[in-house]
Amino acid sequence: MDLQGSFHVYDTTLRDGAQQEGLNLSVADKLNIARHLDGLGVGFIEGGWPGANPKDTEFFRRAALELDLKHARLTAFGATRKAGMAAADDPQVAGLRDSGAGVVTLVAKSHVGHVEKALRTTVAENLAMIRDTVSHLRAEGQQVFLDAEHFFDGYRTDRSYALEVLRTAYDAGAEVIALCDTNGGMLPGWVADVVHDVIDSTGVRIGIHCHNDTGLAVANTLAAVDAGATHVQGCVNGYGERTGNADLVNVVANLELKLDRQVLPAGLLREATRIAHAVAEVTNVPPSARQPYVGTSAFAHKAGLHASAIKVDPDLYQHMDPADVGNDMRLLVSDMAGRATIELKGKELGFDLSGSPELVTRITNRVKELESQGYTFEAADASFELLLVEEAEGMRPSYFEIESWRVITETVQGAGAGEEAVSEATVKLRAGDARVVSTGEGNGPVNALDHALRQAIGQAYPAVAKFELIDYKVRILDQGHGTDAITRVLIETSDGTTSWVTVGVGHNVIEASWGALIDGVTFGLRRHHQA
Ligand SMILES: CC(=O)SCCNC(=O)CCNC(=O)[C@H](O)C(C)(C)COP(=O)(O)OP(=O)(O)OC[C@H]1O[C@@H](n2cnc3c(N)ncnc32)[C@H](O)[C@@H]1OP(=O)(O)O
Ligand SMILES: CC(=O)C(=O)O
Repeated sequence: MDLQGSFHVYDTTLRDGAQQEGLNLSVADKLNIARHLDGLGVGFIEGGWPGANPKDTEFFRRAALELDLKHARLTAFGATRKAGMAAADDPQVAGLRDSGAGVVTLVAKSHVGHVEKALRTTVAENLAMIRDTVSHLRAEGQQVFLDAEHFFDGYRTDRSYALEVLRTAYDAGAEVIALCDTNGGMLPGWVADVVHDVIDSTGVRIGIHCHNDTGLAVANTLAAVDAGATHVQGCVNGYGERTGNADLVNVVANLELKLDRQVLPAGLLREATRIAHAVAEVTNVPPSARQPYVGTSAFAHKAGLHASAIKVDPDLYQHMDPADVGNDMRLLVSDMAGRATIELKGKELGFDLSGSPELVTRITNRVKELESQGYTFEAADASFELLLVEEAEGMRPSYFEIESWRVITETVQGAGAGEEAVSEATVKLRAGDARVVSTGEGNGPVNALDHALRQAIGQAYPAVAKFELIDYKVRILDQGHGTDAITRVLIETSDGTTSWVTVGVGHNVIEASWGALIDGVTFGLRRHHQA
């Protein structure tokens, strides 16, 4: 497949994506993300603006040495030359020329108001800046694309000038002109009308670059493609300035799965969920669960009626097979569950409940009862599995018997100035044949309890040494009751290979945490003993 041919998937995560508030990428992060993008099979990776800052310059230097791209071409982004000077003499243009990138995307003004107010030059000089810079880079052997900034607003203000900008760039050797909805205010119908007119009037190859300020960046991008654009720009996870750019994964998924246009190498769309999440790990921006196609909730079903139909045929409640984008269908257990939900969830966890309608009813009723007390099972599969086993086997999996526990927190004089809070927990229990009393310290009461508990059972069950509490979430329920409120705690425990989430509820945060801790350790031991 010719990814640099008749249709371009152009990623700008490393440039426009990095313009997102709170997103800050190191050179190593950028190299890492570039590898992921290449794994998705995009045709172009816009790496940044060489010369604009030392990091982007260094990125292009290291990319030339370290990146072995299988699918994508690395692209440098920058501006047309400054007014009143030759392109060859402009140090900013030199940065693009010397970047080592085979493709340069130039941002150019196509709105008279921006030419006059932001560039503070004449419309004629802006055309000369575009012509000179494109010609210069072409003469140096680089392929050139042009981002026509504020194109749609410029088209409304002065259509004839906006089109002249495109013709000038194209005649000078730019291969694609991407029409930019820089301020993100467009609607799909408007985009389609403009793209049709631009193609009819100029015959230039059109690309599209949409921002999401109307919440329609993906729709606007698809409207442009429908009208004849053959180059789509966007960012993984919809990162970007303000409300972001078009989510490139959503764009390509819609093109391939809904419009039957293959734009990535065969099979690579199935990597989309993994790659979107891997990129989110690098950016350290938590991915949205509700992200279309790749979000963890994108194919998650909570309502009992949905599950009862899914039991017959999953397609009744999903618009596509989640596997096509590498995602999974999930059943969520909650007070909205019906018996079908429990049966399907059981199957997902490896329990065949199909021949046990009474058991299913008992589990469903327990879930509803516990949820009314504040428990939530949709995020705590491990606690649900323990409940299921307890109902199925008549007793809760148990590896130890708690006699008592307590925890205190005291403030002590720190080594330096000031006081330090230290917690100490004592747990008394029976594990195997032994009665154990164990004391643990921690920087907080839950940490101390976790240490004391795992120490107490460590002799009988050495596997717990590997368990580690990796996430802890507290929510106060029924806030109106102030200090009487119910507290819910979700704990994620890892054994270094996998992790599982458990829930605890109590009148105070320690009691709730203890319940979640006990479930976490019990679930881990059960899994260990089954392995
Ligand atoms: C729509 C977009 O998102 S485009 C991408 C924008 N990305 C960024 O701005 C991130 C990287 N930018 C930077 O690091 C800096 O802004 C730099 C290095 C590019 C320029 O920094 P400075 O030289 O300090 O200029 P500053 O940022 O204050 O102003 C931008 C200059 O570029 C000029 N300019 C803006 N667009 C263009 C253009 N398309 N072609 C040529 N010049 C342009 C402006 O008129 C202004 O010129 P002036 O310095 O003569 O007033
Ligand atoms: C070029 C670009 O990022 C924009 O116009 O939005």
